Amino acid sequence: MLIVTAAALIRADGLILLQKRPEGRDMAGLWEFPGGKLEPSEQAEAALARELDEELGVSVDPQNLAPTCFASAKIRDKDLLLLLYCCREWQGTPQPLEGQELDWFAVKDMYRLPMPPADLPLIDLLERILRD
Ligand SMILES: Nc1nc2c([nH]c(=O)n2[C@@H]2O[C@H](COP(=O)(O)OP(=O)(O)OP(=O)(O)O)[C@@H](O)[C@H]2O)c(=O)[nH]1
Repeated sequence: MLIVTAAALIRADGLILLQKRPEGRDMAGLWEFPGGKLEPSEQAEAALARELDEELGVSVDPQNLAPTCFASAKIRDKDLLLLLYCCREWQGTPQPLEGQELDWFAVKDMYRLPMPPADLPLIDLLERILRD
C-alpha cells in the first residue's frame, strides 16, 4: 500500500495551490496537490511538511496541517491511499523548486482541470467541507 500525503494550501482569498507534474515524470501534465509518499516509518504530517519544503520551499508547522479527507485508488496495480490535509498557515512564498508549474484555483474550477483519477473524489469532498 502506497501512502501519499497531500496539502490544500488555502490562501486568505480562498484559492488553493495546485502544481502541474513536469514532463518526463509519471502522470506529466496533470495538476495535483503538493505532497508525496511517506518514507518508511515517517509520521504523516512530518512527511507532508518535508515534501512542502522540498517542492515549494515553504515551512509548515505540522500542527497547522488539518486532516480533511482521503481517497483510495489503484495506480498501475498499486493500491494508493491519498490523505489530504488543509493548511492555511505557512511561512514563505511557494516556489516551483522541482520545475513544476504552480497556480491558485477555486475548488469549483478544479473539476475542469486534468488531475490524477484519485483526486477527483477529493475535489468533491473538499468543496463540501469548505462550504460548510
Ligand atoms: N503529491 C500528490 N501525489 C498524487 C496526487 N494524486 C495522485 O494520484 N498522486 C500520486 O501519488 C504519488 C506521489 O508520489 P511522489 O510525488 O512522492 O512521487 P513521484 O511519483 O512524483 O516521484 P518519485 O517516485 O520519483 O518520488 C504519485 O504516484 C502521484 O501520481 C496528488 O494530488 N498529489
